[in-house]
Amino acid sequence: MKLSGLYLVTKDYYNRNFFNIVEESLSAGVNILQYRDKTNPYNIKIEAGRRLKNLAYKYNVPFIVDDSPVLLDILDADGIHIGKDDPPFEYIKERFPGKIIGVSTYGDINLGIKYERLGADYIAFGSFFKTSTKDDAEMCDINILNNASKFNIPVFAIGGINTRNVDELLKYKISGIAVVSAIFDAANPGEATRTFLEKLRKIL
Ligand SMILES: Cc1ncc(COP(=O)(O)OP(=O)(O)O)c(N)n1
Ligand SMILES: Cc1nc(C(=O)O)sc1CCOP(=O)(O)O
Ligand SMILES: [Mg+2]
Repeated sequence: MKLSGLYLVTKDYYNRNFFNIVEESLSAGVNILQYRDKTNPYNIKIEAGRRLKNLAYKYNVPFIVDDSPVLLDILDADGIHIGKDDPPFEYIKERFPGKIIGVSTYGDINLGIKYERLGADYIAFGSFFKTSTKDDAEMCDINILNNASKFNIPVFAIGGINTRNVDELLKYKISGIAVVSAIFDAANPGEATRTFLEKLRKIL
């Protein structure tokens, strides 16, 4: 499974247009899809997750869930993304062999080194720019990405990334970028996706 390029992380499911945006981005070539939903109850998350998984498979894109091993299990997703408030890496690694495990490493290089050693499939540093999507996101210094090339697993950047500031990140040896609102709030999500991919093609 390709773990590089443009990583679409969803907003919380809200209505059927949610799926239209995701499919526009998938058909424009987004490389990875993650379902991130902090507010809906499990019954809604399972239903929305099933539809997202089907869309991801239609476009042959890895499907990742955020936070929840229960959702990983019920949806039989390709993987999970976890952070500091989520179930322990070791538990998920042991309980779900073969699944992709991505880890938030915020602005902490040593956290990245720790999880690479533990067997993470990718790590994500951020937030590099101001974001309205994650209330408790902490800003981190872009210079941390000078260390990206030291990792043997994919390194993603996340947080407030848009088509205007992404070039600042592409100066570093990152494997890809993860975005929410730059695609979900775009007038034309497909066009925004293509713009990101065009810029990423120059470095990947
Ligand atoms: C690729 C990627 N990076 C970071 C996150 C953040 O996840 P979230 O659950 O909002 O916060 P943490 O639990 O990681 O602190 C993500 N979902 N995906
Ligand atoms: C989900 C997430 N994680 C972050 C981190 O810093 O770990 S920032 C963030 C929100 C990203 O959304 P947008 O692209 O709309 O800024
Ligand atoms: Mg989390």
